[in-house]
Amino acid sequence: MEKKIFGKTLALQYLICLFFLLSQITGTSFSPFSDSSFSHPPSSSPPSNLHPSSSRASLRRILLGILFGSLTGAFASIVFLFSIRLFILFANRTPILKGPVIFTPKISPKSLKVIFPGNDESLQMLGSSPNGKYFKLALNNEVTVAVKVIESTYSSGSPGTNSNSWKRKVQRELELLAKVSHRNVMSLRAYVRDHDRFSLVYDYISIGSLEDAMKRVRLNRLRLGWELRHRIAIGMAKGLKYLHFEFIPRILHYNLKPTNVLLDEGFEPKLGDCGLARLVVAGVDSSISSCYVAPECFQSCRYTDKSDIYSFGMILSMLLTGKDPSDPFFMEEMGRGGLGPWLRHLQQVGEAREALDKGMLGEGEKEEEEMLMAIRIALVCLSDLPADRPSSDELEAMLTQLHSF
Ligand SMILES: Nc1ncnc2c1ncn2[C@@H]1O[C@H](COP(=O)(O)OP(=O)(O)OP(=O)(O)O)[C@@H](O)[C@H]1O
Repeated sequence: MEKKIFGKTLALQYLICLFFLLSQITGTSFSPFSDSSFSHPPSSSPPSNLHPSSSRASLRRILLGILFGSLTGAFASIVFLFSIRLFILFANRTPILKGPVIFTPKISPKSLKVIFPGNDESLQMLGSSPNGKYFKLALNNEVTVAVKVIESTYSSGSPGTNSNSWKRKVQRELELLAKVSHRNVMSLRAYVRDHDRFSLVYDYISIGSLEDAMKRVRLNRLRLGWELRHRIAIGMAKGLKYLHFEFIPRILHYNLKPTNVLLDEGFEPKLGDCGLARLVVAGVDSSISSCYVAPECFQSCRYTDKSDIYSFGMILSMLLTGKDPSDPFFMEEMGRGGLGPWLRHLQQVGEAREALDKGMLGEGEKEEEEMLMAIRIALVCLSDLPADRPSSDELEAMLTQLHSF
């Protein structure tokens, strides 16, 4: 459309020039640039009797006319195009919505009233971080949901442009996230905006997160064998593949860690909080401190799909070893350099078996072989160079094929 407009303006510009030229040749005053001292009265000096100096002067006038005409035309075109672009941008601006936006018939707008600020005390908190809080909430019609509350840091100041552009940005992102539909990704069911606070409604998952499950495993309150851990890893890789390659536009997770992987009754994983860290001003800074963040995010603040793969590698290492990367076992003074370097060292000296979670050992030779292969996959995901890490579709294939070795 802009091309058409540009074409039309160019044509207009040339018409102006042509008109100006003709007016100069015929001696008609057309432009503000042709003042009376420049123009010759047509009757008093016919062109045939022109002195060479006066014909040079008229040639100069014509050239000046062309130059000014072109400049005016070009300037007018730029101003015109710029105003059209501004108008289009303004017309397409996302309106800031009021009231709940619901994407499922299971939830009624009335039942979401309890989410409004001031009621936080009465809600059961599931988790909290600088990026926001998670609450458990039973709605009127007995549907239980998990509500993530995120707030703009602009809220402390007067509600200005920054705050409004943040709200529009969040709204656009949430409309996109509501379209996400995959068994391994949490679906956004509704959201409510109140001033600078967004409450995001998801299904409540009774088992909780992978972090919750692994804590119970470490306390011997839950047994999670290799088959289930393998299934969790495959499900996560499928979720990432969907976000990176199947959903348009691609979504990067930005904050993949065990607290953001929810497990349903069948231990099928669902990636939660997809893309949210990018929306919260504290998001990137607060997740930087996490052991699950790829090194390039500290060094160059560059986040790609391969950064999500690094986080996946950390989670897979955690599943295989049963160890929490923030465990004092990996403190600097212990000289192990973190979960990744420790695992790599054992792999290089041929003692990778030592790293496996003791709770999974003794499941059979075939299973142990698979676990050792999975350690190699985790280590490729933890490569320092993003280019050396597999993509999520390669990762899914590698993990699914483990059974066939
Ligand atoms: N849909 C859900 N159903 C049940 N429990 C949930 C759900 N979503 C989150 N949780 C609980 O909330 C916890 C995570 O809380 P939260 O996201 O605030 O912490 P975090 O992941 O460390 O922070 P952040 O993702 O903001 O960096 C999970 O470990 C889980 O126990």
